[in-house]
Amino acid sequence: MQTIDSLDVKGRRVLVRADLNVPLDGDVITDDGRIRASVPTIAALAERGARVVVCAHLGRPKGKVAPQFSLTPVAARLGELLGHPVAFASDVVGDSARTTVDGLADGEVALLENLRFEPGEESKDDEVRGAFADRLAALAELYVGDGFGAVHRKHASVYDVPKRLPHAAGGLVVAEVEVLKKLTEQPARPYVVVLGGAKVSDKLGVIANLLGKVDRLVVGGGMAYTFLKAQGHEVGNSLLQEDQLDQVRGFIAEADKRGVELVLPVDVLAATTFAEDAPFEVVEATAIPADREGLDIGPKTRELFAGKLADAATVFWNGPMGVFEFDAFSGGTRAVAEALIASGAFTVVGGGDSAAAVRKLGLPEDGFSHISTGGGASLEYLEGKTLPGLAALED
Ligand SMILES: Nc1ncnc2c1ncn2[C@@H]1O[C@H](COP(=O)(O)OP(=O)(O)OP(=O)(O)O)[C@@H](O)[C@H]1O
Ligand SMILES: O=C(O)[C@H](O)COP(=O)(O)O
Repeated sequence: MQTIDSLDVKGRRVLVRADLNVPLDGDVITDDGRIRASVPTIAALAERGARVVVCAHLGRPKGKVAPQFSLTPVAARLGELLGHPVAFASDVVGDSARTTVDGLADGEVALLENLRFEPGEESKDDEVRGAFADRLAALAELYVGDGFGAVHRKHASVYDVPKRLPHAAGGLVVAEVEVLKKLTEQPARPYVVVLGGAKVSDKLGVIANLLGKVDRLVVGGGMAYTFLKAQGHEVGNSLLQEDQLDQVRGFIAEADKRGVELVLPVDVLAATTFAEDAPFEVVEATAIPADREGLDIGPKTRELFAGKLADAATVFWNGPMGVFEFDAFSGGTRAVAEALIASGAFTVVGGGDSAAAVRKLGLPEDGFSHISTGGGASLEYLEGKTLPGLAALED
């Protein structure tokens, strides 16, 4: 991959695809880690006299304009972190985008509105995606791919635009790939992967490949209930991917066949509703009452998981163990994070919310070998898959 050093950017419009998908509470950014991680590349281009046009997605508005997914608060925060105001276009490739980009002087930065307001961005139809990519590419003369958290998506801004413009990888993408590569090339063993979080359907898909690479797979968070159900247990109202139960039964059998130790929760905090102050009780993972949902791993599970991390030499962790945004259900995530720190292993934490959890819980970021901005992206990288956004940058 070419780096931004190879581009002559002075006086030229450079489209930077960043991952600015940050957690929001209303219009308040609750963790700005991904914005901070994107600043060095944007600042370096601006300092070299580029007219920087940043594009990014926020949430999953599915091709429609939805004000709660506007990047407006992100533009303000990006400006604060850069120390210069960021011009904000109220659309992606329309009049506002063109006027905003035309108004940029050398060294100035603009941010376009949420890419996913446009149906072309995520379309599975190559022509529809391509037509949108043409319009996006027309805004700039050069392209820099720096949204590591989205490189696993075959989306217009990630995959198609670099085919239309001279391109390079941004510093964040280069740094992320360098660390994750170490995990794919002879990781020190035991190699343990810990999975949690809520993007169950996306992330179940990575398990088949990971089973051929890891020694132990620890599953908590919203991921665990599909496993428990697949084993025949009732999970009440817990997060469940009903249509993937057969697939998960296959993983359980495959793990057994390959001698990969699969570790699941033995107890959970079962709450009456999904709320900060919901009444809850600790129940066996095999006996979750029908009217309750598991919002965190229980005390016995925290101890069990910590034990499974103590002898690890390499750990990759993606996905919180519970709804850490609610204090009452953050203990499991804290326990796993602390066990990683205590392990002395080469530890990589991946994912927007996983990294946000580490910071929210006040844990030292330097307690981990690397905190990746990508969750799904880093998991797919570890599977050994060709990621569309990286392949496009290599071409
Ligand atoms: N038991 C649970 N029930 C419901 N939600 C859960 C549960 N455990 C964790 N979560 C939620 O999972 C979310 C994070 O999951 P997610 O898969 O998005 O992880 P991530 O680190 O952000 O990865 P990515 O970067 O791929 O988005 C958090 O918002 C958390 O509240
Ligand atoms: O949060 C993430 O993992 C990235 O920003 C990608 O988001 P997505 O899973 O909605 O494509």
